[in-house]
Amino acid sequence: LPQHQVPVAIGSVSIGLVRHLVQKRRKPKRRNGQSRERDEAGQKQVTLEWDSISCTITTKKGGTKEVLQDVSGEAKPGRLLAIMGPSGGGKTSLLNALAGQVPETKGMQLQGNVRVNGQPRGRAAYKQAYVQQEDMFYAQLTVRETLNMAAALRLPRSMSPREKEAAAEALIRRLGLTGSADTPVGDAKKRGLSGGEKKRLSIGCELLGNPKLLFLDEPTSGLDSFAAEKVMQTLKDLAREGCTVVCSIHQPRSSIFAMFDDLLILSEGKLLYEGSAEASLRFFEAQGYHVPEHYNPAEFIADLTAVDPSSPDAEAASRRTIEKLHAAFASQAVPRSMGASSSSSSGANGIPSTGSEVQCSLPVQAKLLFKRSWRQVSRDKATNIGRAMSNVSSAIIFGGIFWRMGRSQSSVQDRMGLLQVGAINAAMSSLVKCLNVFPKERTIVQRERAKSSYGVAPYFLSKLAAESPIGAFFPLLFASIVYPAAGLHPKLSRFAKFCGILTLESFASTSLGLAVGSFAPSTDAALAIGPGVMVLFIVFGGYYVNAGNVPKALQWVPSASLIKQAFEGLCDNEFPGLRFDPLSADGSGDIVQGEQVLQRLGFEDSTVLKTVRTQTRILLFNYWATYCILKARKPGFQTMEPVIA
Ligand SMILES: Nc1ncnc2c1ncn2[C@@H]1O[C@H](COP(=O)(O)OP(=O)(O)OP(=O)(O)O)[C@@H](O)[C@H]1O
Repeated sequence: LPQHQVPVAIGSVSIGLVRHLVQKRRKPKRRNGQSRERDEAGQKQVTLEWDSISCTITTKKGGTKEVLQDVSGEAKPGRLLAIMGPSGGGKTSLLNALAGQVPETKGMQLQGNVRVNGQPRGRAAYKQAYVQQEDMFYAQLTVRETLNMAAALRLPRSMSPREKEAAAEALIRRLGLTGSADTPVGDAKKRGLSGGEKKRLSIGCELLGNPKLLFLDEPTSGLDSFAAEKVMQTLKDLAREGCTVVCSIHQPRSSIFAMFDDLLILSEGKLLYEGSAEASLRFFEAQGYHVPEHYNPAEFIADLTAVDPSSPDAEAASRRTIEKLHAAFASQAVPRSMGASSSSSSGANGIPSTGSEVQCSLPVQAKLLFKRSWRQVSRDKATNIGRAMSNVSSAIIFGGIFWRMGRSQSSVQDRMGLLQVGAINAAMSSLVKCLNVFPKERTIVQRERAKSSYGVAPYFLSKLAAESPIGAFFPLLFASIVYPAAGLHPKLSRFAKFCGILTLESFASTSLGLAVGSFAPSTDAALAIGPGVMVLFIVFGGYYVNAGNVPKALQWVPSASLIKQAFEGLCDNEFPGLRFDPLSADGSGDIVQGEQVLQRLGFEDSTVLKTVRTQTRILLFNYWATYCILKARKPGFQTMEPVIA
C-alpha cells in the first residue's frame, strides 16, 4: 500500500472487525428449535416449523386427490424461504396450510403439525400477514389514502391518528412508493399504479402492525422481470430486518433465485427438497442431475420436477424422476416430528390469535368507510360520465319518440309505453352498474373482514349513505329531460312524484344488484343472474300481463317486481285528472278519463303511496338479504388435524 493509504486501511479493518463482532453477537441463539431472538425494535422473531402436512380431497365421484403428502420443513427469522415447483405442485396449498388459511372445502382432510417458536401455533403470540396473489384495492384511492385507511382501521386503538399516519408514511418510504404516493391505484378503465407498485402496496398493507412472519403467494406473478426483482428485493430486505419470509414462486429469473436463502420444492404434492438454496443444486447433482453451465437454476429445477404430458413415455419418465428425487430426499432428511400434543391448533382454525379484534369503534369505522366509499364513487369519472351520458341519450331518444304526446286516443297507449320503458330504463341502468362493481368490491371487503378490520353493518350503512346522492342524480337527470319533452301531466307536483318514483325504483334496483352480487360467485355470474331476474320482473311489470290475469301461483312475482311497482305508481301519478279527446262525438267505447286507463290495467284500487310502500319493502328486503349474505360469507378456514408422532 502507498504510505498515505495505510491509516485508511487500518481504519477500514477496525470498522470491519467491529461490525463482525456486532454481527456475531446478533446471531440467533437457538434451543430445541426455538428462537428467542428479538429484532432491533425488541420484537420477538418467528421460527416456523412444520411436519407431516398432508391434504387430501375426496372428489364427488368417490376418488381422492393428494394435494400435499407428508410435507415437513422450517422457515427461519432473517431468511427468505421460497416454495418452488411446477404448476399444480401444491405450493399455494402448502402456503395456505402454513398460514392457517386453507379455504374450507367439502371433502378435504388437512393434517399436520405446525409450531411457532417451539409452541403450538394457536398458543404462540406472534403476528403474521399473508399477501394474496391477486392485488385488490379501491381503484380511486391513492397509495397514501389506501395505506392511511388500512392503518386507521387496523392499527391498535392505543395509537393516535397521527401515529397511524406516521406508520403509513414510513411504509411508503420503506417500500419505495414515495414517487407514486398520490397516484390513484387505478383499474382497467383508468390506469394508475404499475403491477410492481401494486404488489408493493399489497405488501405495505400487510406490513402494518409489523408482522414478524410474512407469507406471499406468487408475489412476482404477472410482473416484468425488473418489477419482479424489485419486489423480491423488498422481501429480501424485510428478511434482513429479521422478518421470516415465506413465498411461493413459479419460475424466477436467476438473479431472483440467488436471493433465496432457503428452498422447498414440491411436485405433485410431494416434497423433493427442503433446505438451503445454495445446497439444493448439490443435492440434484448427487442424484445425477447437473445444471448446465450458464443455465438458470430455477428453470432447471422447474423442468426437472414437472410432469411432462407430451407423450405417455415422457410422462412416465418424468414421474419416475419425481419419485426418485422424493425418495432420495426422504432418505437423507432428518425426521422432523413434533408430536400431536404439541401441535394441535388451539386458536380458531390454527390462525394466530393476534390482530383478530376490530380496532376502531363503530362510529369511527362508519366515518372512515363513508369517506372511502364517497371518494370511490365521486372520483370515478369514467363510470359517472358514462352513466350520465346513457341516461341523457335514453331521455333524448324516448323524448323524441314520444314527443309532446297530446290527448288523442292513441296517446293513451303511448303514455303507457313511455311509463313502462322509463321504469325499465331506470331499473336496468342501476342494476347493471351495481352488478359490474359490487362482486369485486365484495371480495375486497371479505379479505378485510377476514383481518377483522370492520363489521358488516358500518360498512354497508356507510356505503349506502355515500352512494345515495350520486345514485339519485341519474334518474333525476333522465326524468327532467323526458318529462317535459314527452308532455306528461302538466302539474309540478306530478313531475316531482315522477322523479321520486323513478329514484326510489333506481335504489330498489341497486338493492337487487347488491343482493345478487353478494351471493353470486363472480361478476360474470352476477351479470347472468341479475338481468335474468329483471326480465321476469319486466314480464310481470303490469304492461304485458294484466294485473287481473296473473296465475295464482305466480301472484307473488308482481308484488316483488320493482318494475311493476314503479309502473303502477307512474300510472297512478299520470292518468288521474287527464281528459282524452274522444274519436266520436258521444265518446262511446273511448277512453275519455284517465281513471279508465287505471281500470283497464287493473290498477283501480292502487295509489302512488301504496306503490311507494311496496317498493320500500322490496328495497329493505334486498338490503336485509345483502347484509345477511355478507355476514354469513365470512371466509371459513379448514381445521388442521394434528398428527400423532
Ligand atoms: N379446494 C380444492 N379442490 C380441488 N382441488 C384442489 C383444491 N385446492 C387445490 N387443489 C388441487 O391441488 C393441486 C395443487 O394446487 P395448488 O394451487 O396448491 O398448486 P400450485 O403449485 O400453487 O399451482 P400454481 O402454481 O398453478 O398456482 C392442484 O391440482 C389443484 O387443482
